[in-house]
Amino acid sequence: MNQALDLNKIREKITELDQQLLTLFAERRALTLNVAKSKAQQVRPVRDQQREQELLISLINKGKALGLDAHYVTCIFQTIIEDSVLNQQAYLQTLANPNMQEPTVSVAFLGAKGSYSYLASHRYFSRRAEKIIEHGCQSFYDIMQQVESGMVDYGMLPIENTSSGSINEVYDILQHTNLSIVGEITQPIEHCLLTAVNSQLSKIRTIYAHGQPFAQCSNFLDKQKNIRIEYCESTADAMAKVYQLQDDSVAVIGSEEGGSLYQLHALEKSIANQVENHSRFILVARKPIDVAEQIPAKTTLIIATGHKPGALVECLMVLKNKGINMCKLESRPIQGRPWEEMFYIDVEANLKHLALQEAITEITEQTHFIKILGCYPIEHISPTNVPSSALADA
Ligand SMILES: O=C(O)C(=O)C[C@]1(C(=O)O)C=C[C@@H](O)C=C1
Repeated sequence: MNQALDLNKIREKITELDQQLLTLFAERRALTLNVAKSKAQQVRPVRDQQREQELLISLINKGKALGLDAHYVTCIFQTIIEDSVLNQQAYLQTLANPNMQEPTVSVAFLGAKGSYSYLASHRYFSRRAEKIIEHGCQSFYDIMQQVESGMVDYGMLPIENTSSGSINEVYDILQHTNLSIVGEITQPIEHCLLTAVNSQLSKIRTIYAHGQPFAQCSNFLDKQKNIRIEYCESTADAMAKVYQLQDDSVAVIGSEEGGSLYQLHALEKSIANQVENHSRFILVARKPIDVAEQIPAKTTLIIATGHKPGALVECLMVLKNKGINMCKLESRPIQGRPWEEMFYIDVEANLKHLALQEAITEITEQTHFIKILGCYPIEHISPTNVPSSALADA
């Protein structure tokens, strides 16, 4: 007969081990900050993918010897390395911009507590500030106004989504502002069906939702019978409503993380049509920033070329000839000038670099309008791949 297993004792041991893991994560983080300091002195890039690959292969092999699955080990350490790179980048940015070292920042974003913009703001500043003063706004225009007027330090704006594309209203607002883009962050959008009290899908009669998540979950909603949809101004409003009702026949579409701020829990997860759903946000401020040499940078430009055949191609050729990679091109109509377009160009280059400065000089000669919206660190860290031979079973 097996000895009776004491669940409480086992859980105590697990809690103890988890605490030790946390202490080790914190110790590792502190060490990588020293790495960043050393890289600041030597002006070496933060990212060293050869080192990452060697580290991952060695950890996978050691993990296999301990009976740990290769994918599990890879996933954990890719997350740890991503955190390390982002933390090092944030640290180097404070060295390059001493005025950014404020412990408290004020941020304007769309919606209230729990909105995706709220989550993006908190995630962005979690490694950059001790305290955030939140300013939930009703519109993108309000956000810009709050920053322009000096009411807040920063504005967080969604600029594109992997399923619904570019957010035109934000692009149009950027044409007319003196604010600079100083950062970016990509936020996973994970729609769930959330309820305030224990319930079952078959009991739900009303779903509160904002138009965007509603459209993004249409396949799931089509399959539900006898359900009424109540449109709300924002996801945060919908969450607040469902919390207030405390009714097992009502639910809301939103993120699990946002819902937890309203004590809501997920009845169904991953209900969006597209599983991989991400929004990219930009952070705007009154003053431009410098991007440290050790960090990959992105610069955003707006140009208007006029009605000359091939004018845009000429500008893009300038970038190509200077070896500058364009990572996004977007066009928007110019208000009051029918059929004329304004082009938004993101390039993977630091504004301090000679190649980009020369390219901008050449492009300026070929355009009748050019504006530099900002230069900022690339926040997206693509994980280093490990060879499939390392992932294969021993
Ligand atoms: O060893 C380094 O150079 C680090 O910056 C540390 C570290 C890591 O966290 O292990 C992070 C980023 C590099 O790409 C490689 C490894």
